[in-house]
Amino acid sequence: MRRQGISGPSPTSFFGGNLQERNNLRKEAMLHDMQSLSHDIVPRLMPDYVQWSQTYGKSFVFWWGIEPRLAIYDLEHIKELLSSKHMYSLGRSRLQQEGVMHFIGKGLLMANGDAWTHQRRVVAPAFHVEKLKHQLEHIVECTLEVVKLWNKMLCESKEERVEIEISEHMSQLAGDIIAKTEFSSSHQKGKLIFLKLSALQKLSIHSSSRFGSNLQRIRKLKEEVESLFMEIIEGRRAAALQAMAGHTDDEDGQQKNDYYGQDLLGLMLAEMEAAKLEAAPPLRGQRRQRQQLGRMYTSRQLMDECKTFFFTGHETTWLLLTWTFMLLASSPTWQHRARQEALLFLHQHGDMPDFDMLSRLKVLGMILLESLRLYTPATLLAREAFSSIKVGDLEIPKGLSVWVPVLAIHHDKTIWGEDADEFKPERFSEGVVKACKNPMAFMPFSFGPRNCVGQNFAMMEAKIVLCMLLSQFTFHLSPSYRHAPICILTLQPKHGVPIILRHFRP
Ligand code: HEM
Repeated sequence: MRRQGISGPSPTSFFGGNLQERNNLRKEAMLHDMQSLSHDIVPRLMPDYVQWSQTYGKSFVFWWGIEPRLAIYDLEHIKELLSSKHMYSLGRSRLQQEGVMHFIGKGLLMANGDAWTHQRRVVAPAFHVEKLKHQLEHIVECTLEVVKLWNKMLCESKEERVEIEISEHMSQLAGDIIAKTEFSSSHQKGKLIFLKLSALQKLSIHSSSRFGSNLQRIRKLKEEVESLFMEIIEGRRAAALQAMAGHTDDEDGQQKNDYYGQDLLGLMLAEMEAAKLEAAPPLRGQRRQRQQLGRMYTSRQLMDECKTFFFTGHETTWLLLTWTFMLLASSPTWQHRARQEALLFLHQHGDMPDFDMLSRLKVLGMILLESLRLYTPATLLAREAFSSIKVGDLEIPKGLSVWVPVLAIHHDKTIWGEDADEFKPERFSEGVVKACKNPMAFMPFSFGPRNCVGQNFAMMEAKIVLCMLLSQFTFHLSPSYRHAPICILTLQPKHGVPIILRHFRP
């Protein structure tokens, strides 16, 4: 890379590379809460990136233990890198996959090559617009439970106000929504899975940095999570078999696989059954060939996918909602504008959100984009080169990991202007294209074929939840709020977001 004019910090130890220096910088930057409610969070969350980019330029190489990583910043390079051109030459590294092996396994997020292509093809239809329309009522139903709970809390309060920790409420709501919409799970079972999966996530993160301590606890939790999913899967199978009894294929135009349901779980189960049929008679050569092509859909794959979607569908949306409430609670003007729009929207649609009209929620749309820019849940994108590739004029050798610092790009003043660290939803008033110098600089959902498969679902969910809650309640940041964003896989508020909640009185 030096020959191409790209350098970087020298590794300080043979096995540790630059990890010690990076960890020290991060520890120091995050030692204290932020002094004020500033959105200038890159120096706090990526101090290593800030320091090294000032010394070596915005693209540089550093050592993650024994793994070399290239921080890449040029937007044209990033565009090409994430495009379909390099789809099969880049993917998740072994290190990335091992870190989450017990937690989400080789579900879509961690899959590579042909297996990824197959898995994506199976799940993508669950997120088509027509399917999303049917999910709306479930999202409304789950949000109404929150409305009910908050009404009760306010009724019981003598002061007509209560303090709530909104990140906890949004976390439960997002978990409830994904359980209901994609798995038709009951509230109770969804909650239990979500609690155990969160514990598994925390243990997995810890143990990857402690060389496998906690392994027994991890295995036990994994078994518990999987047996809860198994109950849901078996329940769905039994219901499908019952519905199939007495029917033949094509009766009323219905195929056997339709009986499994049209949500994510239904699509995956149907694929697994189809793969089983295809695999019979089990001609060994064919089976191996199919496996190599990634066309088998095993129960292991189904389980990993269930965990993957429970995790991805919950983690990021919860954070989008939490940070958006933090921003609105500290900006009365934008909260007022968003509420006016929500009230008008609900008034026009008999107090129920309407799918086709969601795109007309312009103010809410701008606020969500600005929230995703400032507090993007996924702060970086990482890929490993499986073969040597050329990206523009840049040669990336086989084995090099590439690292896109999304958060730093979202806050770059040369791209977004001097007010890059301010909350200004109006910058999106004419869409992403006009909001900055290069629309590629906005990538909360990534780009290209491996972009976020659930992005439309997430935006729909966020708009409905905000619309319903803003129309009934007001939100003010509690004086006890401590501004301390941290990164634990995703960008989170270290001490939560305490909010003073009141009924909205027009
Ligand atoms: C605000 C909400 C969300 C954000 C900001 C977000 C962000 C992202 C990003 C940046 C990626 C690419 C990761 C990478 O390439 O390294 C991604 C992938 C993914 N997301 Fe999301 N996501 C959100 C919501 C969701 C939801 C609601 C679901 C599912 C219900 C979901 C499922 C996935 C999956 C399965 C992938 C892997 C896609 C693939 O590799 O083909 N996400 N997401």
